[in-house]
Amino acid sequence: MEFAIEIQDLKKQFGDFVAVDGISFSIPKGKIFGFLGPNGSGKSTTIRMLCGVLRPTSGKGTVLGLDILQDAERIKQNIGYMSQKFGLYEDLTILENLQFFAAIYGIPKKQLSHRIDEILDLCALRGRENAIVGILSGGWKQRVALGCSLLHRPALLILDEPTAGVDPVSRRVFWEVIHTLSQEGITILVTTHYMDEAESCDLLGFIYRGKIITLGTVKEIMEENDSKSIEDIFISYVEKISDIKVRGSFKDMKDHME
Ligand SMILES: Nc1ncnc2c1ncn2[C@@H]1O[C@H](COP(=O)(O)OP(=O)(O)OP(=O)(O)O)[C@@H](O)[C@H]1O
Repeated sequence: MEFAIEIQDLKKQFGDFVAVDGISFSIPKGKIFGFLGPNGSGKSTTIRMLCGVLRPTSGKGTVLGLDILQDAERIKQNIGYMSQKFGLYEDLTILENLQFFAAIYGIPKKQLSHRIDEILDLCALRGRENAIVGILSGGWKQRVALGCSLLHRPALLILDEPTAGVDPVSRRVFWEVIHTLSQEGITILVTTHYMDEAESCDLLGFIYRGKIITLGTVKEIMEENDSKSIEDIFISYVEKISDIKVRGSFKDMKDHME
């Protein structure tokens, strides 16, 4: 099996604080990997190491066959990355934004109109090419941002909470695009706090306090834990490890308010 990402014992320490504590996983090419975990558990730090923008304290790994320690620059050029805070130009149209980012990626003029055409269809942007981005809804903006991150045809796409704050219909359209990309052979690593999104991933990895707590398909994780709720399973892990009663605290809060 060929892997788009393979990491072994990856660790990142900021001073005395260990943000990522020796994690290992492999993502086969073309799969959608849901990287889940509560706030502050180490997802973004891991992603920054995979993208070649943060040097690990220790451990090793490859991204698209490139060494994360030796080939950080080439990794940056070969992956697509999108976060919630993607910097679109609000005063420009959808088309102008795509043209602008295509120029940054150095896409040759000859290929430009064909490539932009593909993106308009792929990201469901057709028909509003000339709309100013500033007036678009959150869902449309996210799809424009996704389109910009795909212009250079990356084989790996990393999405950091791409649908945070987006309405349910737009989230569904966004995920249809993600599944189309995966069918075309693009590997996707995505973080999300929405469990319906998590359940549509091929593989899940749950990280807590810098450690991978569980890895596997949705079916495997459900069978292993004898539960049909991924959310309940993750909450149980957090309770077990931290001694915090998550469900109890909701109840306490409610009782307190009544
Ligand atoms: N540059 C840094 N210096 C010190 N601590 C950091 C630094 N970057 C991240 N951290 C800490 O590392 C921990 C993990 O942060 P990280 O951003 O990776 O979590 P996350 O899982 O992505 O959280 P979220 O879901 O909120 O984005 C946090 O406690 C954070 O404060």
